[in-house]
Amino acid sequence: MDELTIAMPKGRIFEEAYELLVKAGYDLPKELDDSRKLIVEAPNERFRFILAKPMDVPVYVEHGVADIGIAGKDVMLELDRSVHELLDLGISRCYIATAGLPNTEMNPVTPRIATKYPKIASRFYRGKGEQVEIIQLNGSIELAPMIGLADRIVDIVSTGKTLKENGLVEYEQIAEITSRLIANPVSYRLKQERIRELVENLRKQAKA
Ligand SMILES: Nc1ncnc2c1ncn2[C@@H]1O[C@H](COP(=O)(O)OP(=O)(O)OP(=O)(O)O)[C@@H](O)[C@H]1O
Ligand SMILES: O=P(O)(O)OC[C@H]1O[C@H](OP(=O)(O)OP(=O)(O)O)[C@H](O)[C@@H]1O
Repeated sequence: MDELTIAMPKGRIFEEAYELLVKAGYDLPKELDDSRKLIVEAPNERFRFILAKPMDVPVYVEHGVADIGIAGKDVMLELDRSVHELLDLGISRCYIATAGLPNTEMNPVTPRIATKYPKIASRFYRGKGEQVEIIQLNGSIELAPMIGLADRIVDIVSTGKTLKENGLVEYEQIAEITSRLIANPVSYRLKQERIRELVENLRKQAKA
């Protein structure tokens, strides 16, 4: 039986993804959940896990050093990598929206948009025929309109708590986001049987 290398995102998706695999019946070692190791073997399943930053998961999968990975749809939309999207796992549900200070118009000349997702933001405003300047930030995006760096942000909203507590409002919804199971196209061909079995087992547990 072929070994499968699976790229798991560290951070907030990890717990739900781990739980899904356990519910699907896989016997995973405790150290996957509670150690600082970046490569963890699950010998009973012939799985090898690599623990990566969420934005890097499709990179490992595209290059074939991981056969399979779990990545947010936001990351997939932003990176546009050559990987197969096999299954919507229904976990880490949130959406991408534009937001800003309430009752404000965007700068009529070149509005500034702060975001961690420059490609998603550019595509969205281009689609509306609006020319904007994108300012890329790496986190705490909500700060940008509050401090006068940007007219709008393009960012993840889940509960809406961060927007609310910072006096911002949502303007437009751009995309629904959940985490996806992705595969390297060559691995998918060569290890088809194992990968299909994994997809079927996860499909039964994936959140509607
Ligand atoms: N508020 C949220 N609620 C639910 N899912 C979210 C939320 N924010 C992000 N996500 C999902 O989780 C992924 C990011 O996870 P996480 O925040 O752990 O990583 P990160 O953005 O690299 O953060 P950091 O740089 O702080 O480690 C996103 O790709 C998205 O799919
Ligand atoms: O609607 P909410 O439930 O409040 O969640 C939305 C927040 O969660 C994410 O930030 P994260 O916690 O990853 O921190 P970051 O600012 O460092 O990206 C996102 O960028 C929003 O700021």
